[in-house]
Amino acid sequence: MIRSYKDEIQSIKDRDPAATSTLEILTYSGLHAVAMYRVAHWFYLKNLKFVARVISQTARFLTGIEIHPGAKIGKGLLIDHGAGVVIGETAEIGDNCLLYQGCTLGGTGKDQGKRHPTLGNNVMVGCGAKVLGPFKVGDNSKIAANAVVLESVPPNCTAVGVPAKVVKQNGKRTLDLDQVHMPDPVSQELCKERIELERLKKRVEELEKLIGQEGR
Ligand SMILES: CC(=O)SCCNC(=O)CCNC(=O)[C@H](O)C(C)(C)COP(=O)(O)OP(=O)(O)OC[C@H]1O[C@@H](n2cnc3c(N)ncnc32)[C@H](O)[C@@H]1OP(=O)(O)O
Ligand SMILES: N[C@@H](CO)C(=O)O
Repeated sequence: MIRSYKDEIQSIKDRDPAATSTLEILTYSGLHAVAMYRVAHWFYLKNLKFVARVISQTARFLTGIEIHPGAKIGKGLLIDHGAGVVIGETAEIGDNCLLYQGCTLGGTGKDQGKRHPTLGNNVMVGCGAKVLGPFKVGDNSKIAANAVVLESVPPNCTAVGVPAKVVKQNGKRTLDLDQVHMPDPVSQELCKERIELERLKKRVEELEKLIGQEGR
């Protein structure tokens, strides 16, 4: 546990330009949340799930970061700023990952068992991003701020938008992003509903005609 703590401090030194000293890093809420998670996870593995939950909820109260004690987290995790980060029970995080404030490693509500994502090593999840479902985000990939990722992301990629698309792989662009004419999922859904309504209206008219003819 002390080894992990040292790895996390080193990881912050390596990756956060705002960190100026170890003393300053010791104030980071992300560091406290991960340290408390490691204790909670130990109790979880001993099947002391209630104790584990009390620790994780205390960590949430103190840091604003909620990590389920059942999640599996590798070494060197940096949760920068932290507020609003939520990590679900069956989430797995590889080594040296970086999560920013407000991101969620969650489920869609449609899966049973493994419900949350698996991040490879050295993955970055930007602020406000939601990664939802039991799929994998490959090593060294980046999830853009505010993206909503609903399917697996290969290694060395950048995924952007809602729903997220891979726009870069191995440093090369894979998709031209039209930031102005991004598809609007709400209006697409409304459009589908309108087409369905038209179809049903026509069908009702046909049936009314048929009933009228039979009545005569
Ligand atoms: C206080 C604080 O600072 S807290 C820290 C907050 N910071 C974060 O959360 C970091 C999140 N980082 C990002 O979102 C970055 O933009 C990254 C990681 C996606 C950049 O990754 P890169 O691989 O370097 O991608 P790159 O910058 O080349 O962008 C690729 C395309 O995605 C677009 N893009 C980048 N970020 C976003 C985003 N969040 N949402 C929508 N589009 C985006 C770019 O405009 C670019 O589009 P274009 O090709 O049409 O020009
Ligand atoms: N801590 C990071 C993001 O806020 C930086 O200072 O760039």
